[in-house]
Amino acid sequence: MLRSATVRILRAPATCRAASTSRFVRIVEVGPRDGLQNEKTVVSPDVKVELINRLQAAGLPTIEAGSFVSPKWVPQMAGTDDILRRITHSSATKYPVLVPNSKGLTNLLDLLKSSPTPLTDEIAVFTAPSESFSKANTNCTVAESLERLSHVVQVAQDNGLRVRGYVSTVITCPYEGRIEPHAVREVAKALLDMGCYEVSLGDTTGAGTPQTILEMLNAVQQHVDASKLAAHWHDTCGTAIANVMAALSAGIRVVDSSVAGLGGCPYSPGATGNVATEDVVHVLHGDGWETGVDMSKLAATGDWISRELGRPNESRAGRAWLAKRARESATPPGPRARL
Ligand SMILES: CC(C)(COP(=O)([O-])OP(=O)([O-])OC[C@H]1O[C@@H](n2cnc3c(N)ncnc32)[C@H](O)[C@@H]1OP(=O)([O-])[O-])[C@@H](O)C(=O)NCCC(=O)NCCSC(=O)C[C@@](C)(O)CC(=O)[O-]
Repeated sequence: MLRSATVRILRAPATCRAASTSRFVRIVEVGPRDGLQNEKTVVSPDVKVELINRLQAAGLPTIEAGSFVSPKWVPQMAGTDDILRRITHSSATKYPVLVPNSKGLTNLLDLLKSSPTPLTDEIAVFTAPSESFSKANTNCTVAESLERLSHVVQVAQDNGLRVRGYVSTVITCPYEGRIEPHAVREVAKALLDMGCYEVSLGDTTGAGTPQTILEMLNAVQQHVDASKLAAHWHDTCGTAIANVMAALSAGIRVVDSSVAGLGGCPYSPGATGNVATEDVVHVLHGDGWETGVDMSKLAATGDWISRELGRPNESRAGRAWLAKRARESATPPGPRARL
């Protein structure tokens, strides 16, 4: 009985079954942005730069480097221009930054024009199907937000930037409760229609379960192909890894995550960090997926940043990996080690 129920819950609805047979999953590391934007204290630029450099060395193909939002709204993200200038850029890595409006885009474009070397070629814009969340997060209605973003996307593209879109509160809103899946679909479609190359679906509150995630994806995928979608799950209720697997079963091959499970959203009270990158890499590699990420370097980075911030490392896989490594290096070579 229990077994058949489990199978029923985890099976993707027919309309959202795998669009891709590739075994590669692209991980978008959002720790330096989504993670650090919610820290109580402003993290020093040196630590931010080292975090991004370490994540790049661990093989993360995309690292969200920060935000060009108003420093009055999110002071933790002030100085992203300095971070972009100081990190060690790798041509194999993308360093998108979050941009909420024309002012943020102008600031970014001024920086890019004044820099002798390329700093980033990608931005991310964000909105939500919930009126209350839109107001709390960006001080405008959903319709105003889409109008504002369509201008931002146009100008960004005219200046050679790729644009990724985010839809927040895809399962529940902290102020309005349950969000209808068709409302998520409409906003995701609007972002793609205005020129975003991909839309990341954010379970901002972390209330999703495999079943509610698949219901939402089923509705979205009636109009949007899985190849245009990414999974951005917060782990408030401990369901994020199960939800990652549900997204994979629906054909999604891009997962956003945060090293050591850093983060939360300043305008989603009670929500915790994103699913930990180490947990995602552990489950993906264990199940035969490829990510290009070096688990040893990643786990060490999660440990390092947790110590720097004086917070617990929220990644169980990261902690287990480090503990195993510590046991192995403490065990003297002998007959048992050779077995
Ligand atoms: C959108 C605004 C700016 C509107 O905020 P507003 O107060 O309505 O803006 P305004 O246009 O009235 O301007 C007010 C002041 O802010 C300045 N200003 C205005 N814009 C900028 C800017 N870009 N950069 C720097 N300064 C800016 C502007 O120049 C002015 O300065 P003043 O004249 O008072 O000195 C504000 O609401 C905002 O910055 N919101 C961002 C909130 C945020 O960053 N939230 C977290 C990111 S979203 C998220 O985490 C969810 C996600 C993506 O991870 C997915 C998920 O998990 O759900």
